[in-house]
Amino acid sequence: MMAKLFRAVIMGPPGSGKGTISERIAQRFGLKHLSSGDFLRENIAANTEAGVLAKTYIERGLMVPDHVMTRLLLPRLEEMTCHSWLMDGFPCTLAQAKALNSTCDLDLVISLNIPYETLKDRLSDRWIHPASGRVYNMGFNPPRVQGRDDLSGEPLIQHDDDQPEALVARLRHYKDVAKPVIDLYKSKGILHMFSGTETDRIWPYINSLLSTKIPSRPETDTQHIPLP
Ligand SMILES: Nc1ncnc2c1ncn2[C@@H]1O[C@H](COP(=O)(O)OP(=O)(O)OP(=O)(O)O)[C@@H](O)[C@H]1O
Ligand SMILES: Nc1nc2c(ncn2[C@H]2C[C@H](O)[C@@H](COP(=O)(O)OP(=O)(O)O)O2)c(=O)[nH]1
Repeated sequence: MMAKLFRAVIMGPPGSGKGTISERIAQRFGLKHLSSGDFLRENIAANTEAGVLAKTYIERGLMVPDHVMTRLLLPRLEEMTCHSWLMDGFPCTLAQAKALNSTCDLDLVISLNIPYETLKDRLSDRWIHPASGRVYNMGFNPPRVQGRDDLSGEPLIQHDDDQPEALVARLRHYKDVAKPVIDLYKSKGILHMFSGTETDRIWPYINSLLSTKIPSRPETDTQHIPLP
């Protein structure tokens, strides 16, 4: 177990590589990768009250209201008193950030700044295994068998809102809601912004930054994403 607990958040527009980079961080530094999307999918699958409510928003391509998100996530974070973690997908509004603030002190926030054209290309090529949330990209990290999830063999799908027509609106919405959150973390002195078009080029900078803050753990056979 690490001497000091470490709590971090990763932010960025849809397709910026939050999930991909979170997995790398989790593998290298042994942080628990928490994902708001995964929490929501678990709750939907388990038919919890919050899950049933959240589903009505997600199905319409809408963000889940802040009070539902905080009711769902904060108790889970409070339970994790002896874990270091990295949260992906939460907070994404100022209200969520303030609620998180009242629960724990963050050590670091990573914000990914990726050009629109890059996001558009990546997302139009993004394939998802709906049950697990596993993400593939036909060029960058293709599944072993085309159209099939590596672990379950089940079919992969594409989200309509990953297509260019819907993406412009999603990105505009992200910019509007994320700006005050980014400003908040900047004012606290914990924001680190990374810009670029390729995850493999951004990753060494994130790796270096985190290496100054937490010890990396030995690489294991279980990792499935190559770490450059
Ligand atoms: N912090 C949040 N606040 C509100 N709604 C959220 C939040 N996180 C996730 N959601 C809802 O859950 C859905 C699935 O989230 P998830 O992060 O898996 O995928 P996503 O929409 O493809 O996002 P991204 O493209 O950034 O990975 C979102 O589209 C949104 O409706
Ligand atoms: N071509 C290319 N694709 C990339 C790169 N980094 C991540 N991807 C892919 C993986 C996914 O299919 C898609 C979006 O990545 P993601 O990790 O799901 O992003 P996010 O929505 O969690 O922020 O882009 C990258 O550097 N190049």
